[in-house]
Amino acid sequence: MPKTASNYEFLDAPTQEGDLGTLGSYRILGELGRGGMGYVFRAIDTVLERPVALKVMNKKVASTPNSRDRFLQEARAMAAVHHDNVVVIFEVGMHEGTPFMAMEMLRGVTLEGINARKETCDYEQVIEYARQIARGLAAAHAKGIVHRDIKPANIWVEEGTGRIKILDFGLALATSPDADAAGVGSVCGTPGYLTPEQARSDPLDDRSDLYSLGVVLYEMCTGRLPTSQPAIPQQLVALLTGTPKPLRELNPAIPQPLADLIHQLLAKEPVDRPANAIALEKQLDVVARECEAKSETAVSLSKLQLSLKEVVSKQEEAKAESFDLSAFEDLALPAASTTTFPGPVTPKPGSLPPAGTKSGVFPAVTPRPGAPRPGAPTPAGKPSSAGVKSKSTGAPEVKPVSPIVWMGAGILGTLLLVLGIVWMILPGQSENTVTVVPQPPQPPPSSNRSSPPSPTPQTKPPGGNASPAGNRNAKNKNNRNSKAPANSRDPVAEPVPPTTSSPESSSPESLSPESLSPESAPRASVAAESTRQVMPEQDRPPLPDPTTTPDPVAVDDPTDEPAQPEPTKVVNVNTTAGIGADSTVREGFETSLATKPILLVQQRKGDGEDKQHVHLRFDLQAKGVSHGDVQQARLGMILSLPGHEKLQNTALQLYGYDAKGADKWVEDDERKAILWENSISREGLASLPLLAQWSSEDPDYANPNVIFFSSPELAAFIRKASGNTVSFVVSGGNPEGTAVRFVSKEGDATKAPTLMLSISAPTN
Ligand SMILES: Nc1ncnc2c1ncn2[C@@H]1O[C@H](COP(=O)(O)OP(=O)(O)OP(=O)(O)O)[C@@H](O)[C@H]1O
Repeated sequence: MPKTASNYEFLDAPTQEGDLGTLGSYRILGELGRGGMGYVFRAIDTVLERPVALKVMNKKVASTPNSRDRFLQEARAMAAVHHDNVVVIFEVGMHEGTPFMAMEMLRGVTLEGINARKETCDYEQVIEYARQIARGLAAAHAKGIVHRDIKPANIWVEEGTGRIKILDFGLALATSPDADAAGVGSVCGTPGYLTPEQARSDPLDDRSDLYSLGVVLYEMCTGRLPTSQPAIPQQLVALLTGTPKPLRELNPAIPQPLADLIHQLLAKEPVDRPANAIALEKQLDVVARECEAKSETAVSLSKLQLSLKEVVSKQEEAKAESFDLSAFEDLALPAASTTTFPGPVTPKPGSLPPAGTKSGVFPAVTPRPGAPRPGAPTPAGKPSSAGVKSKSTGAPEVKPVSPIVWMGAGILGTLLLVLGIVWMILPGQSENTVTVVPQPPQPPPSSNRSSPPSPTPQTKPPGGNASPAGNRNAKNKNNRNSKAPANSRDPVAEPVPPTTSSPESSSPESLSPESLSPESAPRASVAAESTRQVMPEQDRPPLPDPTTTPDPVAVDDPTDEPAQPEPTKVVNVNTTAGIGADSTVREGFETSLATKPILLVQQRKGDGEDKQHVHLRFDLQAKGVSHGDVQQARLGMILSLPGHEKLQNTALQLYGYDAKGADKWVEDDERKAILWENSISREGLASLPLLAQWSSEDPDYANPNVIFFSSPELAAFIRKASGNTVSFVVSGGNPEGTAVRFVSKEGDATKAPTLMLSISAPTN
């Protein structure tokens, strides 16, 4: 019902059409809101002809002379406070028995409004707001006014300037019917922001406001109140008996010095809090400097690590063999199993990889007999990470090493060790860092996953024809004129001809572009796109030219009713520019989320709650793929493994994210990025469809460096996706809380992570 003057009996009839009424010399244009004390109106001061916010006491508060007087007294005291961070009071008065207060009309949003958006602020923002609030409090405290009701609804963030304005100083007292001059009386206020003094019925003083400010800051940092009981009595008990959860447990991105200060504000005894608002402001300055210094140190360390890594890799390159990144270069996404791409048209139920575990539930871990272990000898005489071997012979070569080289290596090693220790002990350290972990050569998986790798894998010369597959690939290579150099950043995918669908999908040959076999479906160089034919083994003609000859469609089971072969192509779609979007759940809070060279998926140790997960977006339109045609899909990511062991006890989940906002990643530094506003992370993943699961205990996890998600649900999700892009969220981790890291296929922490979606669709 539209508000009219009759809804507000204290208003006089309007003088202009559309107004709600008048109150003295104020034209009342509309209601801004109402609180415990009364109404707040948008009004015009007709004398000074300026817009104002007019706060009018409600009947209850205005009914007793006591409360009227208190209101006027407090409001007048507040009007005497002139400070940038305190709302300006223009006039305090009484109109026909109704107390009112005219104040500056604010534009913007209260902190309550910001909290309601579930946006946790970054720590710099928290410090900045805290400083301004401390200044406003200091100005009021200097006039002997205690706010008594500091809470997000009373803290305004001005539009445009971001300036803080504190509202309602001292007015809480006016609403307390039996408050005395010292502010002791029945407890009033909002339960979550009450103080221990109120619980003890002690008088409130300046430091009570500091406690409430601590609550406000804690909530900004974590999205939670330090103590939260539904009703005032329970809250009062909790205030006296409970201890807030350490802030950094809820948000590790908040630097320790800031967390410490907020906990100090929340001390039960006023004497343990900062002495006053001015002292608090000074402490905030110190905290800001400490945090800045820490992040500068972190950046410098990161840069130093990068340069050291460059030095290390150059040295290693010079040694020619000891750090074989080409293992990544050749790492086509091998099929996890033949069931990952079960059939061309009707994926079989159950083709979802048997993850076996859900997040946080893990089967007993049994080390795989054939799994490569750190330091284990690798095939073809390839050394483990630190080894050196002769390029020409493949045999370990013993060379006399000069003492200077040894000294240099020693110094470098010590430096790295020290840096590593410093790095680890820095609290609040962002995960967006470079880990100097040289990736040892990729041991080719054996054809039998449970048997040790063959000591003599086949090595084929480029275009070599050591096997029929090699022949076919050689032919394709020639036809397609692959431009992929061994170490290029973004090589063109090697087209892969059809070949036998055999269980030997992870044979050494299958890892090399020259020998990629499509038996296990969409196999292609990870950082490239390609279109190729997939067909069943029995239909495979000898060495077809996929560029000119459409092949029959692959079938899942040769014993099935022979389906009418339908030409099928596999398209590999990389995330734009090879960059996935990293979105943090509780850590980081960067605005641009797509620029991280390492993507992390992590759960918190203990409760298994999501700590960090990753957003990926693939632009199907750019690849000319029509969603509706997608038959099968598989998503591959390259893992970074400290020490090169296989992941254990790890379960990951793939969720689909189909929202209009998912298309709205903005250009950032010529790369596409998800901005925080568009991130589903803010809402949690419960609303998203679970498409696929992956488990390190799955027997299909043959290659330690690659994970695949594939399921009929994934393909179905892409088919139904509404936008031009499809977006996914990868979450999960392990009970130990160790981060699962995704990197570029080169294992190069300076390059974008390699993420590829292989989809099959009918050829046109
Ligand atoms: N100076 C102002 N300019 C613009 N809007 C204002 C101003 N002061 C208050 N408001 C808005 O008016 C509404 C009511 O404010 P009021 O202070 O009465 O209630 P509250 O603070 O939410 O509750 P309570 O007074 O019970 O603590 C709020 O939405 C507030 O944002």
